[in-house]
Amino acid sequence: MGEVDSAFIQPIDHRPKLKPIEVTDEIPVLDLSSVLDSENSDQQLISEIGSACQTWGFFQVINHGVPAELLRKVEAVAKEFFAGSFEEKKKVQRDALYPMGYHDSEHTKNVRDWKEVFDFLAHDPTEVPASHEPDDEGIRVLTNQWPQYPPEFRELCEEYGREVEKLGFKLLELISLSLGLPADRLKVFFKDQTSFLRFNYYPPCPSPHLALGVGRHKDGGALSVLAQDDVGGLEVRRKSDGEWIPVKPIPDAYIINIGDAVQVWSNDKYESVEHRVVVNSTKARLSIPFFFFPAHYTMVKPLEELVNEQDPAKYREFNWGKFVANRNRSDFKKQDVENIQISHFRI
Ligand SMILES: O=C(O)CCC(=O)C(=O)O
Ligand SMILES: [Fe+2]
Repeated sequence: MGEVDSAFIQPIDHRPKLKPIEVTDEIPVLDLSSVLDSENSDQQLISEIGSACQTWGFFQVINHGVPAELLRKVEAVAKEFFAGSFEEKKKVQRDALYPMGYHDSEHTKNVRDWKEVFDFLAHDPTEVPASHEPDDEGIRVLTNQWPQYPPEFRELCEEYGREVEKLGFKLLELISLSLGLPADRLKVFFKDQTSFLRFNYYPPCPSPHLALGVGRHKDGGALSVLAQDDVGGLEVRRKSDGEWIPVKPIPDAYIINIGDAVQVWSNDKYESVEHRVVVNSTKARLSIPFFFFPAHYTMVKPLEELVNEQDPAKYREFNWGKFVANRNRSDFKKQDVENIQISHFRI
């Protein structure tokens, strides 16, 4: 068995243990059917969401309203795209001016991830801007790039984006309610959302004990809504003891996790929890996260309703777009620069 290039090799204490993937039921699985098509609030569900967010920062949902058939079609075109020639993928390769599209050398904390990705914005600006240069504040105007093949790729991606976004808004309401806030309290930050979707394609890896599909990290954004296939590999760091716990693949379920923005809005009531992806030597894996991001101009700070004398604000206000630009520059690029996290704004 060959070994991977040194760029992929994780520092010793970041390497996976590679015990046989032990399936655990510990991460809560919640059924959304009671709240899908109604304004009803289901207090039991809301309190389960609240405790999952506090204990794990992760949960899975079933009966969520995203059509399973649509997900099947999207998975099929995504796999076809990754199986295509590098020539075709190169045509939509992401670069400094076009940060959406195909990429095969993601880095997390300066180590290369064993995967290929394709990114697209849920809401593409309708007009291609005259310039893709960063503005004075380092914020780029983004736009999507679409491959010509498979021909139905773009349409399916756009339709899927709309469906998964609806689920994102529903979850945002439930999370607001679970924090004791009005259902629409967080919606205002998403009027000009900068959410994007990603196809993560993890080929079989000759050295799964040395490399990771994605190194340990926390997600930015408010929430991530992730579809995974039946291969498994996602692991979540359990808050109680730091153990890496595999997330069980459940057909057609979505994995939901809290991102940095909710951590700040909730004043640390809910935390953005570390996770990583273990790869294997026999099976390729596909996962599809929707990264639900607020508008780039959002000024993020702990919500006033959740701050009081006993529980003062733990963060000072910061500009979301600038934070994301710096976070990406520092965390996901092979560069030796300071790692910018929300802890930077901690009071
Ligand atoms: O592939 C997965 O299960 C998770 C991927 C992930 O954590 C990410 O893309 O941020
Ligand atoms: Fe992630």
